[in-house]
Amino acid sequence: MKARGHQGSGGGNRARGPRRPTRDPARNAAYDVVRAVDERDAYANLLLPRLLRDRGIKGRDAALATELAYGTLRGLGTYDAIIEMCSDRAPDPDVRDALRIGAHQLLRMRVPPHAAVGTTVDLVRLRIGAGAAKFVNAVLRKIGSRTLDEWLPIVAPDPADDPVGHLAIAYGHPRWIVSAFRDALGAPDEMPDLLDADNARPLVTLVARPGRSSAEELEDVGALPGRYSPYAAYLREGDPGGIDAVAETRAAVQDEASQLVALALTRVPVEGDGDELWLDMCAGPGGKAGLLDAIAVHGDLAGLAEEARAPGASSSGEPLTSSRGGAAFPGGARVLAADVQQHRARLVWETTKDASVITADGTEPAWRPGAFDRVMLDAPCTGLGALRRRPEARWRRDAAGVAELGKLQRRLLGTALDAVRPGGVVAYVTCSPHLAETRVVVGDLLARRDDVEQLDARDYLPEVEGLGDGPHAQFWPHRHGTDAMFLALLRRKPRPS
Ligand SMILES: C[S@@+](CC[C@H](N)C(=O)[O-])C[C@H]1O[C@@H](n2cnc3c(N)ncnc32)[C@H](O)[C@@H]1O
Repeated sequence: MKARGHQGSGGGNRARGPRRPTRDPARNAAYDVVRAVDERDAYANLLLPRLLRDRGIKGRDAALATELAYGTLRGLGTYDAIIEMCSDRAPDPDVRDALRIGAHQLLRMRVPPHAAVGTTVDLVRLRIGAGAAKFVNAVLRKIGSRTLDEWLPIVAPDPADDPVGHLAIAYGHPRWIVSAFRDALGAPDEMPDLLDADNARPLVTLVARPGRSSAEELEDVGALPGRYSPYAAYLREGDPGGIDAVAETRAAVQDEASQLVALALTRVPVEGDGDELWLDMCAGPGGKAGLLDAIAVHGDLAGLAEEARAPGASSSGEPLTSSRGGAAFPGGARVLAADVQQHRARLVWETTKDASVITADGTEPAWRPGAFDRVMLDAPCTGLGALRRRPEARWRRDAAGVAELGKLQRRLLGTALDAVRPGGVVAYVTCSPHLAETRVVVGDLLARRDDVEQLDARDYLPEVEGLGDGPHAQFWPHRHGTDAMFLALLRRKPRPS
């Protein structure tokens, strides 16, 4: 803390002296988080909960601190453009972070303007100094003189001339990301909904691993049923770690699209003999491996139950390849899970029960070619599909990273296809909709190899609409309430008999 600011020195009539600035725990916590993200690349979603716990900030104050910190970080691009317009000089970084928090309250929260300005000025007076407080007061008053809708035509390009530039400022996303989303979505009219969904905090989604827990067990402790996955449940509030099934790794936190891409892989009928050994090649920290491990051993229990109930189900309970796409896996397989990073492989080991876990580089396989019946390749990627989970992430990525990752993704997809036997199937998954990480990687591979065919992934997810024109499946936050996860299903062509 650089200065205490003026507090009215003793002796005078306090009622007539300058008002004593008040220390507001929620706003101070939000400011500390925004500063730490800006100054030392901290992760807001790790720092904030720790800070709230250490300072005993709970209830409404905790909710306010969270909205202030996360909302400010998401909207940085918009707020910086408006702050620049209202300042006669570039503010120091500590002052700029306070201005960003003030701007968020003025432009996107229902905080009355006098409170948004007053509390931010108090914070700056206490944490930085009286001079900075005066500057912040003047800038925030200018910002508060217009609504966000009134500011946008002033600070953002005209949507008719530059639709991407306009969306970038209006919805607080870097321009290159807006451009990548627009190319992948192919429906410009939906862009505002997509970017809005990307700015909203996602619900905590749980997975009940079959044979170990059930969606009903999670609903019994207050979770809501999932929309698509029979193993999903949404947590309305509270700490997932406080749920027994989660603490015992019978259930876990997992986005619903992550569950569905794993489920889709298990539904594809493999051709030829045997379906006993599956590989999760980039498994850390183990979300998909945890579900695959449970289905491999116990079967897709919800799918099997549905098939048994389906009209025309055979009296023997034989699985049907019915309208639900593929057949529910009956169980009796094993998973090998690998990750190149030892600490991430350890996390996989901690969250799975029956899988074998190794530290291994997927580009230099530690397994013999054709050893597996099914392979999950959840490739390292930019993570552009999960921006809503990490509020600052969008400002830390850059387009240059996409090309580097593309080389690794191509190599891994090649070795994933070598690892699966003829007739077996590979799921290529990214938590990014960026075309260079998704369709282009798959297209390049198909152009290089004539022993591979692409299946229509949507056929194995018939319960989900709006996955695109195929043959891959692309989830979207605004359509499905999930991360923007991509799935391509590739089969090694069976050897001619
Ligand atoms: C998108 S994450 C996987 C997430 C995981 N499947 C889940 O559902 O929890 C990608 C993983 O790939 C791992 N990875 C990166 N390069 C790899 C390589 N050459 N071989 C194996 N794993 C690799 C990373 O360490 C990271 O854990």
